[in-house]
Amino acid sequence: MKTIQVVAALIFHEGKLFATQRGYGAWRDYWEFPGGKIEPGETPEEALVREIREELDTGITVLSHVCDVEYDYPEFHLSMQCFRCEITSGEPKLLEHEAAKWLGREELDTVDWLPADWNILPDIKENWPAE
Ligand SMILES: Nc1nc2c([nH]c(=O)n2[C@H]2C[C@H](O)[C@@H](COP(=O)(O)OP(=O)(O)OP(=O)(O)O)O2)c(=O)[nH]1
Repeated sequence: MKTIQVVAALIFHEGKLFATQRGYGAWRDYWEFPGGKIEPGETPEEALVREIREELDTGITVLSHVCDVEYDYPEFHLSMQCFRCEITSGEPKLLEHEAAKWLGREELDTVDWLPADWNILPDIKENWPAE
């Protein structure tokens, strides 16, 4: 099966985590962390900075690696790396997503995540930054 390499941004601000709702494609309306596929020649961090600029028109700093997930979708194998990030310029604008929410630690399971993402919620809770 084909593997796709994806990076996702865990953007924290004032104790909350930014989640976005997919606006198109097979998994439309499901929730995810902004990000996308790594392109040839990019580091994961470079891919994340590019994707967040494209999707949210926002500058970020990638702070640290938090967790990875491997997941078999019917059409491909997902290999996703998640990084804690902070916004360094601009307010997020939804250029590709249909909605976004800032979720508190205890609200993480209140949205319909993409299937792979349920597996990383415990890691994210464990690594929730102290305010
Ligand atoms: N960005 C992101 N993608 C995720 C998450 N969880 C998860 O399973 N994925 C999957 C969905 C997509 O198949 C893939 C990300 O690729 P992408 O955002 O470029 O999605 P896409 O295939 O619609 O993009 P494209 O080919 O149209 O450019 O990873 C997540 O939390 N964030």
